[in-house]
Amino acid sequence: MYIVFEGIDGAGKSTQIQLLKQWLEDNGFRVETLVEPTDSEVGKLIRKILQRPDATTDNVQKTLGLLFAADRMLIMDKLEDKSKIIISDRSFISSLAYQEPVDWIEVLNKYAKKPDLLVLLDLDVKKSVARTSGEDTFENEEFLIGVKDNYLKLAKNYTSEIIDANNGVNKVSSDIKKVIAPYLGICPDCIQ
Ligand SMILES: Nc1ncnc2c1ncn2[C@@H]1O[C@H](COP(=O)(O)OP(=O)(O)OP(=O)(O)O)[C@@H](O)[C@H]1O
Ligand SMILES: Cc1cn([C@H]2C[C@H](O)[C@@H](COP(=O)(O)O)O2)c(=O)[nH]c1=O
Repeated sequence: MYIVFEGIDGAGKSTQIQLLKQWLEDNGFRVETLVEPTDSEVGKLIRKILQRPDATTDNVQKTLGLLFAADRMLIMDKLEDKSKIIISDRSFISSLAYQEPVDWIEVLNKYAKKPDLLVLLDLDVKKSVARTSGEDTFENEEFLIGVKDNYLKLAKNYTSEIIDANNGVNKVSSDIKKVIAPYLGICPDCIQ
């Protein structure tokens, strides 16, 4: 099963993925976690470009769209492993939410794997900005308002669960376990 966590910067994806991984392993599942952008050469280049002051401008966004799609192709084989639950911190859905134009981003990601389940951590933009360093140019209120809105629209196109990420870490974690349990045949009463 391929589960993708999405959400604006600082939504709590990496925190929640670690907690979910531990819980699934405690329940006997084999789990592998992935992160996009990856630590490949392409991913490292992306991380540099994300810090450019002009990162949100049209042509830099198009460049990022190309690089994110290329970086993603490098991990496609890993997503085919059916012996484990694969949990990914971001996917091509991030490109649809952050980059433009959408029709072109869709073409670039034609061969990207669709998730079996999308978990969208929905966080208020002001909280996102407070939680992040501001090092990346995307981490600003005006830009993230649009991204948050895009995510809520995109979630309708996939098997998805939207989680209120404004709550404390433990509440968000138990909300995630509750929605994921039925997909994995875990009995709801076994959730702590
Ligand atoms: N529910 C929460 N309440 C308060 N703070 C939180 C919560 N979840 C995570 N945080 C804190 O917010 C920051 C960002 O969390 P985290 O790295 O898990 O988010 P992320 O979505 O993976 O971020 P990014 O998209 O920037 O990689 C961290 O300092 C983390 O400790
Ligand atoms: C995969 C992907 C990511 N992004 C953006 C989203 C974030 O601002 C950064 C990634 O860093 P983080 O550690 O997850 O905060 O890149 C994007 O714009 N498009 C994508 O496809």
